[in-house]
Amino acid sequence: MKNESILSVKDLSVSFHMYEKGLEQYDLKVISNMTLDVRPGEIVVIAGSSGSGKSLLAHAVMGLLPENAAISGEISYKGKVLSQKDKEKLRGKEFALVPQSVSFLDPLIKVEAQVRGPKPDMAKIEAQKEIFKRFQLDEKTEKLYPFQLSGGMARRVLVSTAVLSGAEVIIADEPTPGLDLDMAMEALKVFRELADEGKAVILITHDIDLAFHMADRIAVFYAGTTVEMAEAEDFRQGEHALRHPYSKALWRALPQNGFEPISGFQPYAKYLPKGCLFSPRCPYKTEKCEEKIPMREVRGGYVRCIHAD
Ligand SMILES: Nc1ncnc2c1ncn2[C@@H]1O[C@H](COP(=O)(O)OP(=O)(O)OP(=O)(O)O)[C@@H](O)[C@H]1O
Ligand code: NI
Repeated sequence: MKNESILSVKDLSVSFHMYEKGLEQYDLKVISNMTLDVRPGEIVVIAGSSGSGKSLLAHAVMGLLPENAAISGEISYKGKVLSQKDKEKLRGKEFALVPQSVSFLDPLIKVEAQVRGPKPDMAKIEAQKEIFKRFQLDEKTEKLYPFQLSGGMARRVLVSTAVLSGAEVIIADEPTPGLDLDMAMEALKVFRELADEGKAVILITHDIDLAFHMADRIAVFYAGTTVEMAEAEDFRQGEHALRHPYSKALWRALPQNGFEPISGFQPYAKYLPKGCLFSPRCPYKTEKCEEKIPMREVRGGYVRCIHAD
């Protein structure tokens, strides 16, 4: 059973219908052929630069995309393909999101009511007090409104809310900014414990440095698609164990590996190259890279590159 995914995303594409100057209309495809899966008991870290589609993936799973978004592909939970209605039913119950923006907190509801949810029993209240202690939020915090919280406190309240929800799948979208190192480590420890209890955790973070020690697998996103799914162990092993040129470049950009910046820019969705989205920056580019590049298995991981071996 351990190897079966609880949540899987296949060939997900997301486009926004855009209105420019009120006249020109076009569809902007920001996510294409994205794949991801997570199993009970594991943490999958999503790494990728700003604009690579990490938050949109989280919103697509939660059914939180805006009105002008069109979605194709499949998002399945426990083997069943989810409709928008299904996602709305699961959200806050079996699916929990730690949103990237602290403005997701309801401004009119006191912290204690947000974190505990409606009609909390004694066990829930005790669990809330316990997690607040871990996150160094004192009792007074319970009675505050969101606007009275600092950014770091709001972040810890959001993480606490997801933990207490009892959800089977937790997606944490950048849960650590604004937290000092101790608190960031504590948050990651909490996610590890959730996974060890059998929950499935997707952790979106720029702090791959911190995160890949806690992670089981890592998904690397680039320009709205998945370029690699690897065991976190491969990241710990080093560049040679990774498969995609972009994942290797990410690895080399880590402080302890030389801080080598990646030259060039991630393409904007409106001007994507043909075929491999990384090809304009890739030293291995050949003519074949302009064709459609499928995800394929290489050394036990998955990679979207024809040159990887
Ligand atoms: N409502 C929207 N309308 C049009 N484009 C959008 C919309 N929301 C997001 N995008 C675009 O989709 C792309 C992916 O955005 P997303 O927020 O998922 O990135 P991200 O990987 O989470 O980045 P970050 O690390 O900065 O949080 C970006 O290019 C963004 O500009
Ligand atoms: Ni984001």
